[in-house]
Amino acid sequence: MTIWDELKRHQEAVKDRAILSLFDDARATEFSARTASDGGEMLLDFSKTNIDAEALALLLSLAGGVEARRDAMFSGAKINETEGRAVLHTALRNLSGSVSVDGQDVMPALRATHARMQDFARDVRGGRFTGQGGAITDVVNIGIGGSDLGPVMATLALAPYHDGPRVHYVSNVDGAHIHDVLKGLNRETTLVLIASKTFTTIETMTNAETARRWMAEKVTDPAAQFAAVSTAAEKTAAFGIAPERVFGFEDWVGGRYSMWGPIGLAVMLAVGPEEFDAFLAGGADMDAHFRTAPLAQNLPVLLALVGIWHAQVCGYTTRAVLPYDQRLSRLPAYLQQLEMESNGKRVAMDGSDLILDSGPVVWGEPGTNGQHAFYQLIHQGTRVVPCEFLLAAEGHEPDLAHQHRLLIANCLAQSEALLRGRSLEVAREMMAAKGLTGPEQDRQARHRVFPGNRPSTTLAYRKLTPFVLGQIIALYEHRVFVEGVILGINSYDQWGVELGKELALALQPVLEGQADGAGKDGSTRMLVEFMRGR
Ligand SMILES: O=P(O)(O)OC[C@H]1O[C@H](O)[C@H](O)[C@@H](O)[C@@H]1O
Repeated sequence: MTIWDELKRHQEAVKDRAILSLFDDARATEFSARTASDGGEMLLDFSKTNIDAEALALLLSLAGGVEARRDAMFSGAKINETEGRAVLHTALRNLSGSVSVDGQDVMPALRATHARMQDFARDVRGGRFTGQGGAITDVVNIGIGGSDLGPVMATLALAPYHDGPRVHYVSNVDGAHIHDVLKGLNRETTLVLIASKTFTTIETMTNAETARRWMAEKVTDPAAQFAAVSTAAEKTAAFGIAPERVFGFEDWVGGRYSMWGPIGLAVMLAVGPEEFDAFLAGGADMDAHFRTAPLAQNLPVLLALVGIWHAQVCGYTTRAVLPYDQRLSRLPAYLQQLEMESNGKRVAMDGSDLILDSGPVVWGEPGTNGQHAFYQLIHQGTRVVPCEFLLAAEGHEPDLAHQHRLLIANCLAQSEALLRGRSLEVAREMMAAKGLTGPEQDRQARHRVFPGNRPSTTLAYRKLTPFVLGQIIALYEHRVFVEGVILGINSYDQWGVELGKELALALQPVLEGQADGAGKDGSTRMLVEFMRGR
């Protein structure tokens, strides 16, 4: 019997057991783990799941290969086998470290680029780098996917630390996006960052051209107010961006893992180099924890095992990320790329079909907002949705501490409600207290039953500082890595995004009437005709 078979057998045996019945005096401590760093203690509580000692032991035995693979990743080995690349985003946040790729020390170049970013950020923030009309008031970051979601998420998350120019983001090829962002900005005091690992992404290149035309309407030397972040120096030069404003990185940084380096420039411009370094330090702190903590107390490993238990063992197809932290409102979108682009694969590293389900669908919204929208389904729908709550002990608004307590109460109440539920008996008593009797009492009571026994985890931290944000993001990155290793897949390629891009290119001439859609299916032909107003 494989470990997977054993897990499945165990899950079958315990699936109707009440999670609540597992709680003795020790469970909360035994089924949780903490990091003990100076910058910020974190607590991962997974006791409100159906994982018991036997399940945890089996899950931990799945993680047997993780340590060797982890060490290979940190050492610069080419673990992204389908692209023949190392996976070294961790080097971007450990600038005092040392690591080589193909026998070459990669750190001097990383440190030099980091120092150039800092100088540039200080010059922009200090008014030494100006636009044609004076000090830079606004920065527009043009990028998509990994060149957008991380910086957007972090910019929102770190709002209390903003003391630089306003930072805006344009990603969608829909002209409405760039139109609405540029509207009202002063061309003469705006800096445009073109962020693209490849510098070929059609959305970004199209928006970059639009921004250049917009800038040229008022600014005599538009290229002087552009900077670029990319691995493709020759392409940034061809676009006309001077090399001193190009911040390069290597292809061993995956797009969705790239916000720690130059792709984070917009964040650095907003919060300053010191706070950005605190963010890096938080990431490095989680790296150190991941590398040294025993598997049974290792937050990324445990979070991954809980994920595997719910998705691959219990068969729950989605996972909700519910930050009770308004400033993490874009964390679910960021994690959708991080988790689904990394682990949404159907074959194993060797090309054989995956024997298990791939990673789950990830979705979510901040609490308490979601409570008034989709929590109905989470509590009473027929499908089980494992929930991942994130919660800070403190906010940044001391005068609104009472609101923060209300936020905490709501978050804890939701995981408690999911755990406990409400029985038919209690619901009947409630209806009886309202004066209902007989079949009507029963009918009304049934609508008010909560099955409970619905799993959740809570990641608790003291306060959403730059350091803690770094810890959280690195925690999720490593969680994705561990799940990928256990599933046997390559978490670092994304071939699944290619086909749509190819077909979009082929459809453009059809939409413009320069090619016919003869080879297309009937549905696509009909939609093309509709779009062309026929
Ligand atoms: O940074 P870029 O090269 O412009 O790529 C932007 C994004 O587009 C691609 O299609 C990939 O799906 C993403 O992983 C990537 O982050």
